[in-house]
Amino acid sequence: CTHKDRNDALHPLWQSPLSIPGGSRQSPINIQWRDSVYDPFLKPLKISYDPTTCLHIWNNGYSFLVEFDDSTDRSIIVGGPLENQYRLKQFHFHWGAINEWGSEHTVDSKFYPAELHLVHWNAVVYPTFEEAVMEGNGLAVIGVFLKLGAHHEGLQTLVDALPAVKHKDTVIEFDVFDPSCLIPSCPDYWTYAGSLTTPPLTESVTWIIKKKPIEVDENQLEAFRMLLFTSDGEEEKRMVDNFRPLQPLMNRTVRSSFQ
Ligand SMILES: NS(O)(O)c1ccc(OCc2cn(-c3ccccc3)nn2)cc1
Ligand SMILES: [Zn+2]
Repeated sequence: CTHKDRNDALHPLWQSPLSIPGGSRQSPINIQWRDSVYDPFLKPLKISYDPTTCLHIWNNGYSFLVEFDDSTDRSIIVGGPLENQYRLKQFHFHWGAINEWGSEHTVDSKFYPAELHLVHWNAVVYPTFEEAVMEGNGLAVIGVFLKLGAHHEGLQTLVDALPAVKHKDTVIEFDVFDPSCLIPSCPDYWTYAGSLTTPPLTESVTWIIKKKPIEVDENQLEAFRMLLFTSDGEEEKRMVDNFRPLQPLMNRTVRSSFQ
């Protein structure tokens, strides 16, 4: 069976509609490199994070989220395909049970073992994240692929904290972390109009997918797989394969910032 069947069968997360009825810009998608269109008017993405805005790590039963204080403009991104600056709210990951799959987006139908999402919202136009989630230009998510390779020093500080959030709805304070250490220095990215990949699946995301992956080692990926979907006291279900099946491209073009 394909990973899609595996996905549908495995986890209640996907009993909700796999795509919004009438949805025309759902995520994730396969990025066909040769079909992406170079856009010379795309600006470089400018990332400025204040590491002290980091608050805590939270296992929400889908993934583990590192959440940030988004009450000011101290951690923002601007430029790239974006009309406004967007505030960092949280980052999280999606990963597989084995290294053959795990990412949400694919490149030329290739899966990576995991994918990082840095979630930002348009606080210039909308008063709250919750309102921005419902609007076409409300969110900007940077996607970074993880590939198996060298040990990642910056990720290790995060990995060391994961045993403390093994179960759903556990939280641990995490007060200084600079997520830009998880973003490749290569400026190249693809961008397209898409959606959240978990409920409420709203079509509110400008996706910015970095072309270059970061390298992490086997122990670091295994640490993700030790987390649980389940709460303490429930029958344990390992948190793996928390990625949504690929969605149809429909009438969309993926633009690239590079030739
Ligand atoms: N995987 S992904 O990067 O696409 C991604 C990114 C962010 C997500 O937030 C869901 C969410 C919705 N709300 C919400 C709360 C109250 C009212 C309305 C919405 N809070 N969090 C889901 C998936
Ligand atoms: Zn995500």
